[in-house]
Amino acid sequence: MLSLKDPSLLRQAALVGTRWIDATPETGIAVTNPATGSLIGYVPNLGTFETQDAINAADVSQQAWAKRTAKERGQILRRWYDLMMENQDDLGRILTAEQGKPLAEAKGEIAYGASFIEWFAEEARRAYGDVTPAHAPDKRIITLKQPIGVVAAITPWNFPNAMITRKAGPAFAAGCAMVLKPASQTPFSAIALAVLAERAGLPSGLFSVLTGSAREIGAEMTSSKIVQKLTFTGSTEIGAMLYAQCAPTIKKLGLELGGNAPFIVFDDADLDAAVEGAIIAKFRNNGQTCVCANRIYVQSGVYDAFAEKLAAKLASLPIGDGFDDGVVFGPLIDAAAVAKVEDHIADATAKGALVRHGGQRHALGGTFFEPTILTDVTSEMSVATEETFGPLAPLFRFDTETEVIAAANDTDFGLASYFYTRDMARTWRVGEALDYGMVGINTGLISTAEAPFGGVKMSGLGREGSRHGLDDFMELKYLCMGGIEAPTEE
Ligand SMILES: NC(=O)C1=CN([C@@H]2O[C@H](COP(=O)(O)OP(=O)(O)OC[C@H]3O[C@@H](n4cnc5c(N)ncnc54)[C@H](OP(=O)(O)O)[C@@H]3O)[C@@H](O)[C@H]2O)C=CC1
Ligand SMILES: O=C(O)CCCC(=O)O
Repeated sequence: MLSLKDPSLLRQAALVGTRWIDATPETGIAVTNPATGSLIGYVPNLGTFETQDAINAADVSQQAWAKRTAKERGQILRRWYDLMMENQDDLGRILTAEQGKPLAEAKGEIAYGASFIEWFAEEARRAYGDVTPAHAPDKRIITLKQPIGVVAAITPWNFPNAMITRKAGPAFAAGCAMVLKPASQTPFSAIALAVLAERAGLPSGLFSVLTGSAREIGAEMTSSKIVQKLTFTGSTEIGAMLYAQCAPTIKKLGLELGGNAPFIVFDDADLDAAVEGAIIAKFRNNGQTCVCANRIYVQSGVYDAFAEKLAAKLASLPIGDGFDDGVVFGPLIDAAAVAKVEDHIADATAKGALVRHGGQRHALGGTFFEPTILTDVTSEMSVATEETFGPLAPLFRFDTETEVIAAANDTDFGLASYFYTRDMARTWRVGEALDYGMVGINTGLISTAEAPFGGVKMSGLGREGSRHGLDDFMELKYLCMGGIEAPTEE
């Protein structure tokens, strides 16, 4: 059993509107630890009826919530943030147990996740409208921002906390309600958030966490006329399917989907900084992040030196159970994730790539995999076009800026991109030329609550975080005020 300071945070139950439904081993879904395969607990296997209940409760609760002042909503969110930080150790332990990332990284995710609640607690009071110079002397044009209403959210396993708070923070700040379906592999982090939300004073019914059949819950969320917006983070394939399912009811959509991030190292880069950046951009969460570098382009003059430094750095980073001290690489989420990494390595080496570091399942067994570097990688290999979502760094060689920009943009995706250079003019040129929603320049870590996170092309719709993130949960309403004539002379 997972040891926690506050064991009530590991609740084997789902929150459906105003009631908790407990799981039983007979009918529930088992949740296991990817490092050991051991059972953590059960969550209920819910479907259509519970989703309808949750949506109906959200509808009722949202109307009262929207009437509260932004300050009151912000104060409750602030309490939620405080509780997350007070319980950071326990939340981190739950996250490591179900997701596998090292405990230090998991606790970092809790702080990162909480920062969205803190940010939007503050932003709630800044949902300003405006007054526009009117088109006629007797008219006034006023624009208000109002909450969109009931929001449905579907989230992935790779960031079991932060991908929820990045949606829930702006939703609740704006005055919306949220019905959430977390990933089946990592539901306990979501449930712990709901326990703390209740303690923080979030009104009953405003936040539901539904565990169970993704297909049934998703179908009800997307077809409901009460739900006004769907916000989803996950694979492009499921995102596209949900997009289509939302068409008949014309919902707003927020989609954070796959990426195929280029990471470009120019000859003039600070090579040690580029290696540090690549470790973060490529190997954060063991490569299982949609903003992870997927293609590393290194200019010819520094190619060999970069490969050597990267390999030396990787060799120093311990692999193991996320609960062990000092571990940097935990297990991958499941066997399918390992198979995808192996497929990409096999495809690349069959076409001429060389394994410079790693390349094998780790001696620990299970889903542990050695962080891997491939050299002599070319655009004909699968790693050039498909997201690996694992600890595989393929190094492509390039000669000119024009060539590398064309290669970097030659993808259906457009989420994150990165480059390293010390040339100021190139910084602007390349930053503007990369066809991506986000560009990291001389940094491998771009994510923060203050900045707009999101992609272009098949990487999705909308932005999360930043002041723009609140707008995604609000509708603009235009009031046209007529009859404002000058007083008639008496
Ligand atoms: N952009 C990103 O951040 C992420 C990208 N991915 C990419 O996707 C690949 C597959 O990962 P995977 O976890 O399967 O991602 P999915 O897109 O399948 O899962 C993400 C979420 O969608 C839910 N879901 C799955 N099928 C449906 C459905 N028919 N209707 C409604 N909801 C659904 C999942 O539920 P359930 O868990 O119950 O199946 C989960 O909550 C990864 O290897 C990676 O390449 C994955 C995760 C995050
Ligand atoms: O893979 C994802 O969708 C999570 C992105 C993590 C981050 O915010 O950097």
